[in-house]
Amino acid sequence: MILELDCGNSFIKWRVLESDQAKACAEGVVGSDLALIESLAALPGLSLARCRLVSVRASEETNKLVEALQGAFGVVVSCAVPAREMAGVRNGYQDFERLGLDRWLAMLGGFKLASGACLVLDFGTAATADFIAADGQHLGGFICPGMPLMRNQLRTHTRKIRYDDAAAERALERLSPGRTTAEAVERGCTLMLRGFVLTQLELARSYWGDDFTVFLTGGDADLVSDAVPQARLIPDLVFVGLAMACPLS
Ligand SMILES: Nc1ncnc2c1ncn2[C@@H]1O[C@H](COP(=O)(O)OP(=O)(O)O)[C@@H](O)[C@H]1O
Ligand SMILES: CC(C)(COP(=O)(O)O)[C@@H](O)C(=O)NCCC(=O)O
Ligand SMILES: [K+]
Repeated sequence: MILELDCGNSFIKWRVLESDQAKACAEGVVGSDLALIESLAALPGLSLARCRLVSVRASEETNKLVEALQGAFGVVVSCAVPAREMAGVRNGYQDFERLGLDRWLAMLGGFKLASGACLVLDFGTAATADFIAADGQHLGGFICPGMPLMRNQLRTHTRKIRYDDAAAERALERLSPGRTTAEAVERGCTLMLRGFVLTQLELARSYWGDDFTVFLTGGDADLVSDAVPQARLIPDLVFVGLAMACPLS
């Protein structure tokens, strides 16, 4: 069995594959290293041959997780590393090592699935957009605060914006102007994300006409998917790229 991990700024997404390229036999989202080890230890019949991971966390933090996995399961861990070029995609950053590895892997996955120009939009702690031309050249991208950051900035920098998770969830049943604080904030931030998406689409159209594929990924992709019915919603896009960047042969 193979363990795959996507360590974002807020959550660790994990899944276990029976063998390379197969469908996941178990998966989850956890908030800490400890919760990850506990979730895995609770799986009946777990026998890990290999592990591959991508992390946008500090290297000390990532190393700690790697050691914990080795200690708990005796598994060899491969970590995705930055590259100037891979699978036909050319990293467009001035300093290729500075491009977030989750963005890079999602781009590799998107370009492979699209076999052409694509716009990759990821909605996690941050919201990101990346543009890859039909010849594989990454034109660059954009980073802005995602839903968790927008919401928390409002909570921590105002006196009177306070509401619970249940109110937040109820607020998103529709997007009409809010009549409670929870509705006003949750819907307002959702509309910011949708505005971001529409702007990226406009830019992509100015480059490529209608000849491009849009990918949506990340934990909050559902919040914007209505705004881009033509997009492909691929929650595991980073894992598609991870398998390409860390082949286990
Ligand atoms: N099953 C889930 N578990 C945790 N968070 C989720 C889940 N589904 C959606 N989310 C939302 O996804 C967002 C985090 O997205 P994610 O892609 O995991 O971020 P990151 O990669 O930055 O850690 C949060 O706003 C969270 O509320
Ligand atoms: C932009 C990000 C913070 C997104 O992280 P996430 O929201 O997925 O946790 C991450 O890709 C990152 O730390 N990138 C390095 C900076 C850059 O890509 O320019
Ligand atoms: K991410």
